[in-house]
Amino acid sequence: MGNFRRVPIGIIGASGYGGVQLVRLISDHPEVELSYLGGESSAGKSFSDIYPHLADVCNLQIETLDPDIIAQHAEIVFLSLPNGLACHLAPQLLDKGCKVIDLSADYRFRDLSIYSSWYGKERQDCKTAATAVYGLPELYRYQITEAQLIGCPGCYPTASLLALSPLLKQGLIVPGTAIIDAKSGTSGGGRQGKINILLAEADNSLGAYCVANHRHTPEIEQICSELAGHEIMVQFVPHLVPMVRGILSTVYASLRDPGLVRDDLITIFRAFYRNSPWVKVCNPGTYPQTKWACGSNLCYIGIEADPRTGRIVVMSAIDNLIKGQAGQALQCMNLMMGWDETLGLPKLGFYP
Ligand SMILES: NC(=O)C1=CN([C@@H]2O[C@H](COP(=O)(O)OP(=O)(O)OC[C@H]3O[C@@H](n4cnc5c(N)ncnc54)[C@H](OP(=O)(O)O)[C@@H]3O)[C@@H](O)[C@H]2O)C=CC1
Ligand SMILES: CC(=O)N[C@@H](CCC(=O)OP(=O)(O)O)C(=O)O
Repeated sequence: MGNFRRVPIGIIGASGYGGVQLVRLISDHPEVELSYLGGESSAGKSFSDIYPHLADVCNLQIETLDPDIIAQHAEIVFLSLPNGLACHLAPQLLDKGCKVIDLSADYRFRDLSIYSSWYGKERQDCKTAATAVYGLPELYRYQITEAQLIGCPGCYPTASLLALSPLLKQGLIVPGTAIIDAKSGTSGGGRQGKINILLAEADNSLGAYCVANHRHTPEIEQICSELAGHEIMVQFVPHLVPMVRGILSTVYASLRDPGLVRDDLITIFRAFYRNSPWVKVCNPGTYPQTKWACGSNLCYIGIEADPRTGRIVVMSAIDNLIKGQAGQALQCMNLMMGWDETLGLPKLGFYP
């Protein structure tokens, strides 16, 4: 036998939905092992006290946060915390030699003044933030392989950007015409409950929220502008749907060339994602459902062109907790470590 050693992993925010998904995915990954769990109100409890069904998978105790102790135990640290906490922890962990993968919004923005105005928090860690790479591998694969710090995208931006990127990169749509109509399951709101995600509020109901002012708007616009090479604005409208997991993002935009037909557009999308194993572009006339992606790290994209209006409609379906969060974070880890980006990640949805 050789001296095979699994890379030790820390998860901060282990008791939350992102944390529990990370525990599940890491326990199935052949190159890593869980070595440290951190939290606040859950500190002092065993992970299996919070999630008894995972008692055979993880019995680590959740610890209060001490960067020295975290760095002694873990080489890669996932921060799965509410916004505004990672920016205090990541600089210290990076100084101690850890690779850091942040699931919150703290390291998603190139321009921290945009973060501060949308998230209401001032930032002192500009130098650290300047080293962060936006963790969407389908767009920034090479930069992720070189990075020590990843700012993983939000769940809505993941679905929406995968639908929009080929159009913007190839200049196929009229600037300013993109409308994103997105629907999310309630787990997108996290485990630390809010009133709108209570069963009694969300069940048997469907509604929009944060219309024209959701904080994922500037995140989507930042990446769209980078792809297009000029400033892009989008109309983003999120909705809460009575389901637990999944996001369907439907993007409408006017084609520069209204003569482009669906099959040409499908060919363009397939070429754009030819090296992206987690993106599946559907056959003509097939439109994705969130259920297909549920439990997997896949993003399914369906495309239609309407010759009457000259618009393209792109539908993008993901599992918000996997490709929209924990799975994408592991995909980034694989790239940072020089591993195959599909390693240890779920390839098949639960279906039905
Ligand atoms: N849910 C989703 O679909 C997605 C979420 N995200 C982002 O991922 C991050 C985590 O989200 P999610 O898992 O849903 O959130 P949850 O509300 O489910 O979990 C939050 C976690 O943060 C911990 N925590 C809260 N405050 C502190 C603190 N002061 N110190 C240490 N730990 C603390 C909690 O630990 P404890 O119980 O010990 O207090 C808990 O483990 C968020 O930034 C979210 O925006 C990104 C993409 C998708
Ligand atoms: C259904 C639901 O409530 N979804 C969340 C999205 C969570 C997320 O990914 O947001 P950040 O990581 O940017 O905080 C919301 O709309 O706030």
